[in-house]
Amino acid sequence: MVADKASDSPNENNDKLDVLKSTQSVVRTALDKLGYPEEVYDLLKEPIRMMSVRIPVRMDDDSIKIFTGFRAQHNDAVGPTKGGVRFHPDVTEKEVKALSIWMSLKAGIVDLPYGGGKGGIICDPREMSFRELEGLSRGYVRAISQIVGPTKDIPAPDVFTNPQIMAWMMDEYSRIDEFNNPGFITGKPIVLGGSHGRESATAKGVTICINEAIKKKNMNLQDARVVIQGFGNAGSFLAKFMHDAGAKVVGISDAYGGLHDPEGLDIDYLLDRRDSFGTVTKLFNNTITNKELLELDCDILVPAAVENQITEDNAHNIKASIVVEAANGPTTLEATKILSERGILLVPDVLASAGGVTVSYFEWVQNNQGYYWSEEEIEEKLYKVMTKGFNNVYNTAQTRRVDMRLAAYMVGVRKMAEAARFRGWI
Ligand SMILES: NC(=O)C1=CN([C@@H]2O[C@H](COP(=O)(O)OP(=O)(O)OC[C@H]3O[C@@H](n4cnc5c(N)ncnc54)[C@H](O)[C@@H]3O)[C@@H](O)[C@H]2O)C=CC1
Ligand SMILES: O=C(O)CCC(=O)C(=O)O
Repeated sequence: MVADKASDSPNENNDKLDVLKSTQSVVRTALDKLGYPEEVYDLLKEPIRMMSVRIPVRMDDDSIKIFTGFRAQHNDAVGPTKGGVRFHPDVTEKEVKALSIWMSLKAGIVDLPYGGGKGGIICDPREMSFRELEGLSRGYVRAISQIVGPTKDIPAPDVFTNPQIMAWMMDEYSRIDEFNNPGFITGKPIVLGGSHGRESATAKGVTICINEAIKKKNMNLQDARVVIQGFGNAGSFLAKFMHDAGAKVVGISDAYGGLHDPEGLDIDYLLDRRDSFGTVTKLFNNTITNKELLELDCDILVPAAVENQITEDNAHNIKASIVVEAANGPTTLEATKILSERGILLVPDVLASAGGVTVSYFEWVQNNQGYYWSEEEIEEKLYKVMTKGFNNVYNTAQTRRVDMRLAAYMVGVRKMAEAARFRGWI
């Protein structure tokens, strides 16, 4: 986490890095701008349901370890809630709540029939065996089984979770439900009802946003130098797409550090050497820090790892003219203001990273109808959805003279507020 200025009080620092508080403040401004009354904010500022669970897992040394997990369901006025499950040591209740609000906003921006949900377990899967991870995944599903389901709340992958974990979770839910239920979860392996294109969907969506942003800036992707923080699902596929499109990927990183080559990194080699948690820099000696990586000379910067990476401390040093947030919550509100004032085009998380949930929606639709689409069909549908979402947000920013984050919240919040109003909730 990047430290705040020494002159700020500890409380002020905590507030600036409090992703729930900052999300709530933008939701409030968006609703004010749209003319909604206070009770709409009161409804939307917190999830309608938040479950905290304790999950006992028998570890390989035969001890029992108790893990804490959460599932937040932000708002189900539009439809069932939907969103990923994160396995990470830094998971907190507040973070999961904020992540669920972001999922509602994403669904609104790309017009999916969902509200937002999100889950998380405090754990470090990098230090757990395959068998322990299976026990944890199944235990989590048993613990939350009453509030999830294909028409209630549909989980998916997020940081440090993957198709194998989705498969265990689907299997556990199907046993509880006594019914083979692929629509319970998305991001599954293809053989279990997964969708073509889901694994690369987040990066595909980010790529579409980069292409749209490049047009607005009259730049050319072939000449662009790209820096990507995070080399997991979102970051590594994106590096490949950028490299294949002729851009020069000059920097990448993982949780342990970054790699920099102004002439362009050998992306195929790095992809080949990365592990399943998106770690690759441990193989090299000449690494840089994540802080240094964000300030590298480049045209496009993509944070694709964790929250609060671009703050008021480093926003003035960002060299890129386009910042596209593949990660959820990588930029604080103070930094958003600085980047916008500097004329940097910031494509916010709730828009840029919506490709993942969009293809998850396609997966759920395919599971429900029992008829499956080709990779080309998925790509074509994703392209339409993402370009429409991008242009809605961009045009709102232009016409309402607000920054792209506020514009995205204005677009994202409207459908859920209207649905709640029609239902007679507010
Ligand atoms: N997987 C998906 O479908 C979606 C992911 N996202 C967001 O994209 C971001 C990355 O997610 P994934 O690629 O799925 O995760 P992942 O688990 O596949 O990869 C995470 C990457 O971030 C790195 N990382 C972890 N902690 C870090 C730290 N403190 N500093 C720097 N790097 C760190 C890891 O080493 C790894 O390279 C997250 O914010 C996630 O919420 C957003 C939408 C969908
Ligand atoms: O694919 C999904 O349903 C959710 C993806 C997700 O968790 C996210 O967009 O942050």
